[in-house]
This record gives sequence, structure tokens and C-alpha cells, in this order.
Amino acid sequence: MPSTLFDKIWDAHVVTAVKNGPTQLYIDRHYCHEVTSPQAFDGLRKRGLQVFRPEKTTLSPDHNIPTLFQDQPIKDPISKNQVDTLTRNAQEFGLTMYGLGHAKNGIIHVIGPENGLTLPGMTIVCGDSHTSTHGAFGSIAFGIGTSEVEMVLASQCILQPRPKTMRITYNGKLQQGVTAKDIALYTISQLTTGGATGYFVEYAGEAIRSLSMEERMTVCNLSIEMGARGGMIAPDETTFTYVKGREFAPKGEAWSKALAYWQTLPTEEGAVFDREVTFDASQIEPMITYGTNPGMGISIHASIPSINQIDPAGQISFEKSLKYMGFAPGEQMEGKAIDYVFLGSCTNGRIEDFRAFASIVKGKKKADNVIVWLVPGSWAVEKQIRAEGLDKILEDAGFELRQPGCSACLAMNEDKVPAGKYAVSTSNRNFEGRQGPGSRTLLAGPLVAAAAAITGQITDPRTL
Ligand SMILES: CC(C)[C@H](C(=O)O)[C@@H](O)C(=O)O
Ligand code: SF4
Repeated sequence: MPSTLFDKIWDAHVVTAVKNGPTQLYIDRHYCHEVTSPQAFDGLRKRGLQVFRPEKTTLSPDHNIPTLFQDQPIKDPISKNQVDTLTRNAQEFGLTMYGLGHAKNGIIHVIGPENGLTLPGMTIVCGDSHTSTHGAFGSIAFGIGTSEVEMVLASQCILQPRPKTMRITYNGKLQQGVTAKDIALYTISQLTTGGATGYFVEYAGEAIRSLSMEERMTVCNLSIEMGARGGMIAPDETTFTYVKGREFAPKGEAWSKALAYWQTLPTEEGAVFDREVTFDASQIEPMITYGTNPGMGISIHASIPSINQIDPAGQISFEKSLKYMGFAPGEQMEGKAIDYVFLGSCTNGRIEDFRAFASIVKGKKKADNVIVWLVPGSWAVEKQIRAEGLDKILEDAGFELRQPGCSACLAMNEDKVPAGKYAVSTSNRNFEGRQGPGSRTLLAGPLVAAAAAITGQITDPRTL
């Protein structure tokens, strides 16, 4: 029987199949950050356990780190404690950690792929919902809870019920000026934030095949925002070219062997998914969100829906959301004044996002009334920005680069958007208070963010 990419990887990792119960699945790669790991290490200590396969786990502090003066001690005591605890745990359990100041430090979902730790065909977990990012390589990657982090550290396995599978196919080509972020925001706006609950999604079709690895990571990153367990894209030449030569990617004979296996992974003709969805890629416009969940996205030219366009069951939360945002039903998004712009996060903090941003701001000047945080996803991205001279373009336009980390994506450091202020953000969540208490987030891609940074308002980047 023809099988799917998901089925092939899952089946290759089953250690024990329990009848009517969860599967014991072997995990190839485990990532850890400072927020969800402390209790897991405490658990190991209490049980007198070591880490079963230390070489399979990689640590990087990212959420609680400042984006200025990283060479100085972290000022906030809670953040300092989180990061120090991760460092202590790495030392005690003999794990590799790319700590503050390390050339490989950065957001865990950015540094894994950069270093060739994320590879096709793998099972990958991390105590973080956006682990779905790594599915872009044709791997089964998903977020886990802290007790599961402990389980993986202790046994390199996890207990998981087998999810259902969904394929989303995007036929046709994207319009000029439409990015991977727009694909994701469009998809969530169509399927809703609960639309993929219980499923593992495979993204397919011409528009997906033509995306770079950075763009594929953006699409997979947001899978979780429509409730999916994870998202994945079949590995192809784009994937292999990206992976080849990276530090931890297989080399020589091991590369040829791995490549031959990876080429067998794509979903076969006639394979059956539990659900199939199809979109026309040419219909997708630059997107922006107007509400307080990532499903509340519209084309940049569209108006906020009026109340009678909303399903009766959702009307109360729709009104509450608009009240929080200070918007009225039926209003146009284009032309609305904004206060902050954030370029960064594991969604849009990679080199191509900085190239896209620079392509818009080149030769122009930052709007005076807007505060702009440009935060590379990793030091490798930062280095590449400088190597390509993008920093010069950004500086000439009045911007400055900050140091890598999660930053204003969830404001666990000092990068907080003040109450009532509007931020166009390339991150993935626009929940109430996500970017700081009372902050108002408008999710968008890097081109829309750049256009807003130049004009101080919601602007279609294609008009600049
Ligand atoms: C802190 C962490 C548990 C959380 C997640 O799981 O996604 C964070 O990364 C986020 O983006 O909200
Ligand atoms: S950048 Fe944002 S979404 Fe990604 S891991 Fe950090 S906090 Fe979570």
C-alpha cells in the first residue's frame, strides 16, 4: 500500500506498539531551552538517573536572554536564574549547550537546522510548541511538555498516540510580494486556530516545492497555531542542498547512504490521508492580523469583518478581541498607524527575512514615530547579515540590529511593547499581552513589517 511521509518516519521509529494505547517512539534529536527544562532535570536528579544518550540533546538559552549587552550579566533575576540553571544542568549531565556569547547561540529552532542537527527522516522533540519548524526538513517534529522532556532525557523515547494525517496542497504559484508567512496566515484564517487539531499536516503542491528552506520553516512553524500536532514538507533537492556540508550533517559515505534513504521518504502516489485540503496559491495576498489569535488574519487590503459575518458562536469573543485591539468591525487595516515593528523570532528571524526587510527599506528612511527591533534568530544569522552588508543598508535607513534571542516574540526579556501600543510583528502569536501587558500585536511577514517601519502605518509593501 502506498504510504505517506509521516507514516514512513513514524513506522521507522516505533519501539513498542501498545494495543489501544500510545506508541513508544524513538527520538533522534532533542532540543532544550531554559523555560521548560528545569523540572525535567530536577526529576532526573530525584530519581538518580543520568541522561541516557547525552549526544542526542542540544541546549540553547533563548527566551530569557537580553538583546543588548549580552556580554554583561543578565539584570533580571528571574531570567538570570533560568539561564544559570540551564548552564548548571548542561554541566552536571554532560550535555552540549550553546550558551550566551557562544557563536552558535540563538533561538533553538533556528540553530538546529543551521548546524545540520535537524535532518530529514528524524524524529525531533523539544519542550516548545514551535518545534514544528523542523518538519520543514521532512522530519516528524513536535513540541512536548516538561514531564515528557524528562522521559526523553531518561530514555530517548516518548509515548505518543498516533495522530491523524492531513495534507494541504497549494496549487499554482504565489503572486509577487507574497511570502511564506502569508501562506501560513492565510491557511490559519481559512482553517481556524482549531482546524487541524489532532492532525499532523503535510504541506504539498507547486507553491510549497518552490519555497526555500527558510520559507518552508516559516510555514511549518505556524502549524501549531491551527492546532496541528506538527507540520512537514517532503525532502527534495532544496532540502539536500541546504543540509549538505553543515557541521553535524553526515559526510562522505554516510552522506550518500543518508541521501539514498531520504530520497525514499516522500509520500507516494495514491497514499491516503485522513483529510485533504486544497488552496489556490495565486489567491493569497500579503496578510495581516487584526485580532487576538493567529486565525484572525485578512488580506492587507481587506476590511475587518462585520459582526454578521462572524459565526454566532464566535461573536462574543470577536467583539472582545476587537475591543482589546481598539478596532471596530468593518474598518480597513491599510493606513492604520502603528508604534512598533518587530522583525525576528523562530518564524521570521532567519537570513532571508532580513534580506526581505532590507529589500524594502533600502534607500528609504525609518518612520520617526516607530520603534523598530530587528532581532536575528541566531548569531549565525547576525554574522551573515554583516557578511552580506545588509547591516549597512539597515543602518543607512535608520535601523539598528539587536543581539539574537526570542525577544519581543513573547517578551520574557526587557523587549516589551507598552500597553495600548500597536506592534507589527513577524512572530507567530498575537494573544492578549503576548508582547508585553496590554500590547497589541499585528502579525505579518517581513515585507509588510518593513513597509510599516518606513511609513509608520499598515502599508502594502508592493506599493513602495
Ligand atoms: C516558552 C515555551 C513553552 C513557549 C512554547 O511552547 O511555544 C514559547 O516558545 C512560545 O512561543 O509561546
Ligand atoms: S521565538 Fe517566539 S515562538 Fe519561537 S520559541 Fe521563542 S518565544 Fe517561542
